[in-house]
Amino acid sequence: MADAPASNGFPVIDMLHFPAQLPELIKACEENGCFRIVNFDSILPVSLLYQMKAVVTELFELPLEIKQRNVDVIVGSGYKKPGEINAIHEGFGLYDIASSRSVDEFCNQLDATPQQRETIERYAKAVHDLITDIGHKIGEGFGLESVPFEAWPCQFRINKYPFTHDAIGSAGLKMHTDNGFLTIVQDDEILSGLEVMEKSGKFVAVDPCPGALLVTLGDIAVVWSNGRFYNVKHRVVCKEAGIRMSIATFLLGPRETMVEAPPELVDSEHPRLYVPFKFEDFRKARFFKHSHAGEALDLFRVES
Ligand SMILES: O=C(O)CCC(=O)C(=O)O
Ligand SMILES: [Fe+2]
Repeated sequence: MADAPASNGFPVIDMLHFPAQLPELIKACEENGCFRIVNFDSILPVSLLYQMKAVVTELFELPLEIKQRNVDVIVGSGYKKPGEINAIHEGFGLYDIASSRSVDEFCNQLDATPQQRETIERYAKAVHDLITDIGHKIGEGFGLESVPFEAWPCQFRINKYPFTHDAIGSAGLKMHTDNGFLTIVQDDEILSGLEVMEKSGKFVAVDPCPGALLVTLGDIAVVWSNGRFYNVKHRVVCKEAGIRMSIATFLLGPRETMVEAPPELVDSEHPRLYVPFKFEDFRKARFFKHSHAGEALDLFRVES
C-alpha cells in the first residue's frame, strides 16, 4: 500500500514504521483504545481482505439448516440467526482460529468449497499472525520480549447487518466492550455504522476506510496493562440502508495461565489493580452477570 488512507480522525499506526511507531502505538492503546493500521500487507495482503469478504458474503447466503450447524463451542461463539442477538444482526463464529482443527471443523460445518476453504484458511493464518504481531509490538513498547500471544485462543466472528430505511437509528449491535485483549475488525468498506466511545463518553463514528483495519482493545488489555489501556466501548447503529458486513478477530487471553499484568508493569507507583484470574472465569462472569461493557472487571479489582 503506497499511501496511508484517510484515518477519519483516529490514530493511524503504520506497520512498516517500527520501532519508530512504538510511542504512538502505546499512546493509542492508552488514550483511544483503538487505532487504524495500514501497511500490514506483508502479513495480511489487502487482496485477501476482499477475497475473504466475498467468501463471507457467500456463507451468509447458505440455507439456514446449514448455517445452524455452526453451533456454539463456547457460549455465543456459533451461528446467531437474525433476532437472536438483535433484529438486524446475523453472525457466524469460530472459537479458535489459532487451531487448524477448529478452522477445518468450521469449513466442514458449512460445506465450504475447496476455494472458500483455501481463502478461509489463508485469512485465519494471516489475521492470527497479524494480531499476535500487534501484541508483540505492544509488549515491545514496554520492553517485554516474550509474551506467548501465539498460545492464546483467538475467536473469530463474521457479522451481517441487513440495514433498511426503516431501521435507521436503531442498534445493529448494542454497546459493549470486547472481552479479550485485542480485536482486529475488518469493517465494511462502504457502509458506516460502527461507533466508538471516547473517554469523554462521546460516541464517534468510525467511517469506512477501505484497505485499512481497525484494532480495538478489550477488557483483558486493561488488566494486562495494569490499568493503563482503555477498553473502548463500541456499538453498531443503522445509519443508511444496505447490507453491512464485518469480520472480527479477537485475541482473547491466556489459555492455561492467569490473566495478570507482567511484573514489569507493576511497581510502587503502579500497584497491581486486579487479582490474577483465569480468562475462562472472567468470560463466565461477564456472561452470567450480563456485563457486556467491562463492568465485570470490578469483580476482580484488588481491594484497597
Ligand atoms: O460490526 C462491527 O463493525 C463491529 C463488530 C463488533 O464489535 C464485534 O463483533 O464485537
Ligand atoms: Fe465488539
